[in-house]
This record gives sequence, C-alpha cells and structure tokens, in this order.
Amino acid sequence: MQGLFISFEGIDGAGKSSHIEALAQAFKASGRNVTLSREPGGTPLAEKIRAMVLNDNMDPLTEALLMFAARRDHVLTVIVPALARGDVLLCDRFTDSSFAYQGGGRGFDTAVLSTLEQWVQGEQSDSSGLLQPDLTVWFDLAPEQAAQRLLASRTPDNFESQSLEFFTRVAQAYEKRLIQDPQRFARINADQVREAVWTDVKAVFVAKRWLS
Ligand SMILES: Nc1ncnc2c1ncn2[C@@H]1O[C@H](COP(=O)(O)OP(=O)(O)O)[C@@H](O)[C@H]1O
Ligand SMILES: Cc1cn([C@H]2C[C@H](O)[C@@H](COP(=O)(O)OP(=O)(O)O)O2)c(=O)[nH]c1=O
Repeated sequence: MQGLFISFEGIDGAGKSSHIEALAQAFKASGRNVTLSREPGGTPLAEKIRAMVLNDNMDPLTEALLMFAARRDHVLTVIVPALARGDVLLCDRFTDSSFAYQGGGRGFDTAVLSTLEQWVQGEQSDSSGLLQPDLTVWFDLAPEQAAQRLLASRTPDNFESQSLEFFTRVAQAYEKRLIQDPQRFARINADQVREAVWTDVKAVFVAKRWLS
C-alpha cells in the first residue's frame, strides 16, 4: 500500500492534538499502519534540538537553521522509511511551520527558508520537486481565541509567549502557503466545539476516500 504523509498546522492553541490522536485511531481501525510524529522532533537528535529552540534564546537565523537541521534528521530517519513501508504518517507540524513562524512571525527571509527547504526535502522527492505532505490540515483559529485556550492549559514556551501581533503574522503566513499550494491544504474552522471540528476533519479524509 502506498504511504500517506499528512501534516497538521496552526498557531499554538488551535487545537490540533486530540484530532491527530483520533485520526491515528481511525486509520488503525481501517487496517493501516500509523506512524505518529512531530516537528521539531520525532527522532532522538531532533528532540534535543526541540528542547533548545523551545527554551533557549537565539537569533532568527540560528532558529531557522536548527528547525531545518531537526527536519533533516526526521526526514531521513523517520519520514522516508515510514512512507517506504506504506504507513500513514501523521506529523504534528512540518515545513509550513517554518514559513509561518520563522518567516511570518520572526520576519525571517523566506527566500532563505525556501533554499533550506530545497536542501532538506529536495533530494528525497520524485521528479516533482520537493518531499511534501500529501495533505496538510490547517486548524485556522483567530489568535485571540487561541490565546484564551492556551491561558487555561499550559506554561508558555518561546513561541507560546509571543504577542497577538506575532500570531497574526504567523496566521497570515499560513494563508500565503495555502494560496501557493491550495491542492495540498484543507483549511478547518477551528473556532467550533471539539466535536464539530472533528466532524470537519473526518469529512476531509472521507472525501479523499482515505477513511470511510
Ligand atoms: N474545539 C475546542 N474548543 C475549546 N478548547 C479546545 C478545543 N480544542 C482544543 N481545545 C483546548 O485548547 C488547548 C490547546 O489545544 P491543543 O490541542 O493542545 O492545541 P495545539 O496542539 O494546536 O497547540 C487545550 O487546552 C485543549 O484542551
Ligand atoms: C516545526 C516548527 C515548529 N515551530 C514552533 C511552533 C510551536 O510554537 C513550537 C512547537 O510546536 P508544538 O509541538 O505545536 O507545541 P506544543 O507541543 O507546545 O503544542 O515550535 C517553529 O517555529 N518552526 C518550525 O519549523
């Protein structure tokens, strides 16, 4: 069976987590092997990098390089092998996060990000160019709403402690990525009760005939 690469995106607090878990269960129930992973992270090396980027102070270039260094290890040791096995790979964040957070949020040069994307994902692809998810599910929620949800839930890290303006830029950068590659994205209205969000998420997978 052909592997499926699905990434999940959105600003912090948009509510990705429980739906990724539910999709993993649904795919397993349909008989598929599922690999669950996340970025930054997903390998022992990349998890060490994750601890640094989420907690240490650094300049935007260092941050961007570390995100892509973690991704390189993740692509080579988890993503490519999982897809070769025919797994459904559910990944909490991928390169769209770098364009959204480093590009949009931090204002870092997106041309440099595109070069890093090419280096890290270029040689893994077939003739079409880059290794990219087959589908990216974008949980779209206003930054004000996401901040409310996070207030109630956890101690903020380097990114979660950013301003509403930062997250507005992150959300705008996601929108730009969607416009550049609309076929790859499913935009979910995350400003609904959890059950309604799940109904919308599930419908995307049913429409693609990946779940019934
Ligand atoms: N539809 C929803 N309505 C209200 N709160 C939600 C909803 N979905 C998730 N939450 C809560 O919002 C917080 C952030 O959700 P989480 O899944 O951790 O977000 P993310 O992984 O996208 O950062 C958690 O406390 C979670 O329980
Ligand atoms: C993958 C990636 C994540 N990030 C940020 C977005 C998130 O704030 C943070 C970690 O994401 P996430 O795992 O969603 O955080 P949490 O476990 O707290 O829900 O890393 C980037 O800035 N660039 C990237 O390329």
